[in-house]
Amino acid sequence: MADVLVIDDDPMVQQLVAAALKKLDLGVRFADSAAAGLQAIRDLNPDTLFLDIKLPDVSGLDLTEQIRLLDPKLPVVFITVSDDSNTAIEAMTAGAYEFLLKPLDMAQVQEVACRAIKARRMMRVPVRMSESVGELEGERQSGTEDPMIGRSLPMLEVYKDVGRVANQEVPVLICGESGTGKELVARAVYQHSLRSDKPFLAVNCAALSETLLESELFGHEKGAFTGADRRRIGKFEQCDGGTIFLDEVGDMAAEVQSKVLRLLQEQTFERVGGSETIQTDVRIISATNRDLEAMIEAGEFRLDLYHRLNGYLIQLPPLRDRMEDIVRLVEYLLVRYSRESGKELRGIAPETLARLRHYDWPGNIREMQSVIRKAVLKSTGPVLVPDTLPTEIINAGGGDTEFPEAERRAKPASSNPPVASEIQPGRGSGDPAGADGTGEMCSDLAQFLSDERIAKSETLYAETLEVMERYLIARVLRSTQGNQSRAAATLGISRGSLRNKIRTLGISIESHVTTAERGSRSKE
Ligand SMILES: Nc1ncnc2c1ncn2[C@@H]1O[C@H](COP(=O)(O)OP(=O)(O)OP(=O)(O)O)[C@@H](O)[C@H]1O
Repeated sequence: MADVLVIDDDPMVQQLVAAALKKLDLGVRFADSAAAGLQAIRDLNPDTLFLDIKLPDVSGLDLTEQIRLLDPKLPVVFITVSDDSNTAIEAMTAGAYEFLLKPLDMAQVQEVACRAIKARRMMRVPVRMSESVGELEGERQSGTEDPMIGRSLPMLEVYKDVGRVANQEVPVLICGESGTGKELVARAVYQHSLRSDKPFLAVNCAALSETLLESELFGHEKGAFTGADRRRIGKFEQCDGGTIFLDEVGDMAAEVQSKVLRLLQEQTFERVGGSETIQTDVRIISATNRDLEAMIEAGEFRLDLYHRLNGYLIQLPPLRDRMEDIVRLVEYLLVRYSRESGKELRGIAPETLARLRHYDWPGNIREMQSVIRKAVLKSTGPVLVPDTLPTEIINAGGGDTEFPEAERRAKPASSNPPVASEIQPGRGSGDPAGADGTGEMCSDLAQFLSDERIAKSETLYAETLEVMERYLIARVLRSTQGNQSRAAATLGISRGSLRNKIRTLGISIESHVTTAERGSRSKE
C-alpha cells in the first residue's frame, strides 16, 4: 500500500484528506509541524507528501529545500489558500509536483494523489531486465521491482541498448508497437542514467489537446487563453535537472513540435502567453508506436525534430518476433494472476500453450496480460485449459501438436516425458558414454537439427541453445543423482537459478534417478 504523508496543522484538511485517501486504499499519516514532518519523512519514506504552505514553525516553501535534500524525488503537493497562489507558483518552480487550493475538493485530492503516486512509482520501482521468471517472483510479490521478461535475441539487444545509452546525455527515442514495453524501457534508461537521483516526469502527448499539452509542457501566463486564470509552471520548468518522458510523441501537434525542437536545440523556452525566456536542463526520452518516418514523408512530423529526439534509437520488437519469450511471459503472468486471484493454478495445458504461441498478439504484452488474467479468473481446475482463452486465440489455430517443444515444457513436471529420453545426456548415473559426453550430444543435436526444422524454424538459435541448456542441466543432475545443491555448485549458479531452469526447461528430476538410486537421493 502506498503511503501519503500530510504536513498540515489544520484539522479540516486532515479530515478531508484522510477521507479522500481512505477511499483509494492509501495509507495516510499526519504531522502538524515542519519538525515532525521532516522526522516522518525520514521514518516513513512516504510515496507522496501533501504540504501546507503556511506551517506554524516554518514556511512550507523553506521546508521544501530540506525535503529536497532528504528525498529529491518525493512528489510534493502544496496546499495553499487562493490569495497565496504566487507562493505556490514559486514552489512549483522549485520543483513541487502540484498545488491545491483551499477549500480542498475531495475528487481533486484523489486525482492528484493518484497521479503523484504513479509518478513516484515510475521513479522508484526499479525495472529489472531479466530472462528468468522464478528469480523475480519474490521481488514481484513484494512489489519492489517491475520485471522485464525475455531472453530472446531481440530482447537481449534491447537490454544492451539500455546499457549503452543510459548514462550518455543524449535524447533517446523508443519505437515499437503498442504494449511492447516502451514505458518500461524508458524507466530503465532513466534509472540507469546519471540523472537517476533527479525527477522523472511522464507526459502522454496523445491524451491532451494541443493547447493543454503546450501548457502542460511549457506552462502558461495568466490570461494566455480562456480558462488560464493564473500562471502555471510546466513540466520542463518543474523538471529542471531531471528527465521527461514524452510518450506517444508522434501525436504531438505541429506548434508543440516546434517548441520542443527549440528546447532541444537551445534548452530554452517561453511559457504560453509569456515573453520571459526560461532556461532548463532536461533530458528527453520519447516513445511512439507510430511510423515517424512515414509521418515525416506525409509532412506530419518534423524531420529536424525527429533527428533531435533520435539521439539513440531503441526499437522494441513486437511479441510475434520473439516467440521464444512467450512461454516465460505466460508462466510469469500465470503465477502473478493466480496469486492475485487466490487461485492455485499450477500449469498450462500443452494445447493452451500451443494456441498462445500460434496467435500473433497484435496488442503485445498488454494484450497477453489481459488474456491470462481473464483465463485465470475463468479457470476452475489447477491447469489452464484452452476453453478459458478468447475465441480469436482459439480460432487462430495451434490446437494440433505443432509445437512439440512448447508442449513438452508446458506439461506439469509429473507428466513430462523423461528428459533422458529427449536428449540422452548419459547412461546410468555415472559418466556419459563418451569421455566427455560430447559425442552423444553431437548426435542428439544432429537429430534435433533436422533439415525440416532448419527449413521451418524462425527461432532456431534460441531453440538450439535451449536444447543444449537442457542437456547440460539434465546431465549434471544425473551425475549428482538429483541433488540440486551439488548440481548448482558444479554449474556455478545459484540454487534459485537452477530451480528456475529446471522448471522453465521442463526437466523432471524423477527421470534422472533410477529406482535404485532414489532411496539414496538426498532430500532437498
Ligand atoms: N518484457 C516484459 N515483461 C513483463 N512485462 C512487460 C514486458 N513488456 C511490457 N510489459 C508490461 O506490459 C504492459 C505494457 O507495457 P508498456 O506500457 O511499457 O508498453 P508501451 O509499449 O509503452 O505501450 P503503449 O504504446 O500502449 O503506451 C505493462 O504493464 C508492462 O509492465
